[in-house]
Amino acid sequence: MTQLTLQGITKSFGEKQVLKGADFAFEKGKIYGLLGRNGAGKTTLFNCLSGETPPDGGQALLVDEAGARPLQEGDVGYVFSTPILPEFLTGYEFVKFFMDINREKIHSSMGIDDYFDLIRFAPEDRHRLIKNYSHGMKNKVQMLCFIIAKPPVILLDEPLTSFDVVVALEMKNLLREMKDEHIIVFSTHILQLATDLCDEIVLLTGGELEPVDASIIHSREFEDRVVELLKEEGHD
Ligand SMILES: Nc1ncnc2c1ncn2[C@@H]1O[C@H](COP(=O)(O)OP(=O)(O)OP(=O)(O)O)[C@@H](O)[C@H]1O
Repeated sequence: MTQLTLQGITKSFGEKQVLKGADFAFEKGKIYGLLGRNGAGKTTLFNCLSGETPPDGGQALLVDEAGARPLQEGDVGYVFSTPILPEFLTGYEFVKFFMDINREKIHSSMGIDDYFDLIRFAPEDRHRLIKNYSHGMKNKVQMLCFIIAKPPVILLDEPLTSFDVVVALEMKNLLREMKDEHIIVFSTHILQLATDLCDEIVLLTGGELEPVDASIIHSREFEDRVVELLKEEGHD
């Protein structure tokens, strides 16, 4: 059983302490929904895990049968809410380039078009410049990178909000297909998406992570309970 274990992650910006000792164990095979109010520190936590901005204290470990080791940048696939891709390439050129530089991580014989087929990317769009892609199309290409390279941990910062209903459903299904092989953590403000897609809900509140009792996730009072918890606990 592979786990991402966070131990006492702290991060401050000047006087403002955003993460105050976040502890949690995320397991492979589950999709976690990370909920928190605006400014709670969700993006900050993802940045600490992805190596984007190192935490001030604490550690993130990947734990499996072989033991525990510090989480490294290459272990994390990070889907930004605003995707960052080389705009001067076509989607096809970018995926080809990505496959070339990650060749040692790829254990599949699938070709570039097979991958595009998998994410239902229209053949005529594959050879257009990324510059002209919609936000949702760029997110899809980013997701494709993780399908190809399979990093153990995938962090998604509010990505599905930019998808139309059809693409959102396709991406939800893709995530469900991918979850057995990954630790997937998903930040969102959309409670329905969280209950729909996630196996576990985690609240980021008062700079710490707290699980929500799984038995209430699909209950009618879920929304009220979450709002209550986020209102009452440590929001300053
Ligand atoms: N580089 C930075 N410099 C200074 N303050 C920062 C920096 N990055 C984030 N912060 C502050 O840290 C706090 C947490 O921000 P963060 O973006 O992590 O929250 P969030 O939970 O992702 O919010 P939202 O739901 O609104 O996206 C905010 O008060 C923000 O102003």
